[in-house]
Amino acid sequence: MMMGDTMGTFGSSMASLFFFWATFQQIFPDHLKIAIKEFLLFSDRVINFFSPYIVISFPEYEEYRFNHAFAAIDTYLGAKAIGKAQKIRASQVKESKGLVLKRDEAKVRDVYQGVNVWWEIVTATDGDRTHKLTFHRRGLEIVTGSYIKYVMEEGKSIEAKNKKMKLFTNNPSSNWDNSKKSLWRHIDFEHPASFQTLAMDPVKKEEILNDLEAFSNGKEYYKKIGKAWKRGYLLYGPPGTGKSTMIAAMANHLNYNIYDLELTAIQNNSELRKLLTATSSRSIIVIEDIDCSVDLTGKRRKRDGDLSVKKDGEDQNQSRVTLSGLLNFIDGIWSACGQERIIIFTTNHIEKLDPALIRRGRMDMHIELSYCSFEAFKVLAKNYLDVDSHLLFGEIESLLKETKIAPADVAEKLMAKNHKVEVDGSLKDLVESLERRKKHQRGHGDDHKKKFGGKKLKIFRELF
Ligand SMILES: Nc1ncnc2c1ncn2[C@@H]1O[C@H](COP(=O)(O)OP(=O)(O)OP(=O)(O)O)[C@@H](O)[C@H]1O
Ligand SMILES: [Mg+2]
Repeated sequence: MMMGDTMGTFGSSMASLFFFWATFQQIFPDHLKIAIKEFLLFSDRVINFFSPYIVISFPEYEEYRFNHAFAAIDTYLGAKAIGKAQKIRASQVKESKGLVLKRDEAKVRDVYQGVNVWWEIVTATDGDRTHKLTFHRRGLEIVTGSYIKYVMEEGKSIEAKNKKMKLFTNNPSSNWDNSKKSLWRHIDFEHPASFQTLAMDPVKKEEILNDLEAFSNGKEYYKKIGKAWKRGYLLYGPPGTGKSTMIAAMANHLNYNIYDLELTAIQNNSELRKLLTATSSRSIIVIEDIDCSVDLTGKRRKRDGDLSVKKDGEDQNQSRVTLSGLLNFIDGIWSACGQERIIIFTTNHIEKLDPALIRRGRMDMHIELSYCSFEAFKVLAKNYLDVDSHLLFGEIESLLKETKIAPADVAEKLMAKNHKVEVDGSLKDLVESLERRKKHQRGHGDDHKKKFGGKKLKIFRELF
């Protein structure tokens, strides 16, 4: 058939259709039109009843409230098979790190445990959007039993990964009003620390990383053993050995927010409780220098074997957050409010802490950050000077064995002067500084032991 013939036939068919529609509008009265419409709707239901396909809808808004399931599906579908998509939409959201890439296609096919499903986004005339999920009746059990849950969890975890991390600090209670928001103030957390650049014994580092991984993937495990999904770490060691740096590296590794809890700004245990219940899931709660924050040691009294709370009026000048309040927070109410939290205490003086505070089970892992070893030095040399070996490495190794120097002090020697990396000069500087320290430490043999606990510290290490 010729092209012209085809066009002719098409044109006459369209003309007949318009004619039919005009006649229909004129002849049929309104009530008949409604009856026909209803019949069509009914037949639609009949077809649906016999159709082997099921459709589930997830509207964007339900009863004027945003439906979080819609957002999770959106993120899941957006991230899914981005490589295969032909159209990609990039956007930058305020709360998000960098650009967020999404598939910009209305229909997406997905396969889950052998079941084919189709997602389609439908926009109503009022602009409201709905995700429609279509699948064969055969897959009903898998889709409703686990697929939808899987999509939600994946979506939420992608959302969490894309989210910018935050560093929260508690406001003094005099600034609190009735909103939860007034308890903590926050800034974006953009610390560059990572485990890769953390200078410490590689075996210990690996152990900590494995522990963190096991924790963050441990949802089912914690549920099974009936324990709250939380973990406590005690970081101890002299100043400048990387305790705060490690907290930043942990937050970056897990993509958790940090709540830096300043105990001295808290009046009493009930304020402490309020603050903690206002923290979100997937976060690290930090109390730095716990020995200095509040006098938690020695002052507690045993009453019927219980850790008693200080009487009102006692220690008026000090913060009235007590040891028992803090212990309650770690294992009592704490367990009931929220999931996936890490609590970290840091101290320079582990021997000053009350054993009740740091016993196993409360603080699951005790991590000592110590003076710079040769292994740790090599990490710093790589970070700061980008060298794996050097003639002076041998000398530095033997000097480090005999000298106590914090990684922070080594880092300072290796840091580029005026942004110019000078390998030989920096290493020579370090050698000289180590030699000076060696002499000085020989002269004051026991000073450092006295400063950092000496015997007590050793006994403590043997205990754990
Ligand atoms: N183990 C380390 N690995 C890499 N850098 C380190 C390490 N320790 C210290 N530094 C460097 O020294 C600086 C100070 O370290 P950091 O604040 O982590 O010490 P700290 O143990 O928290 O000290 P303090 O007990 O005084 O709080 C950091 O900014 C970091 O650059
Ligand atoms: Mg610190």
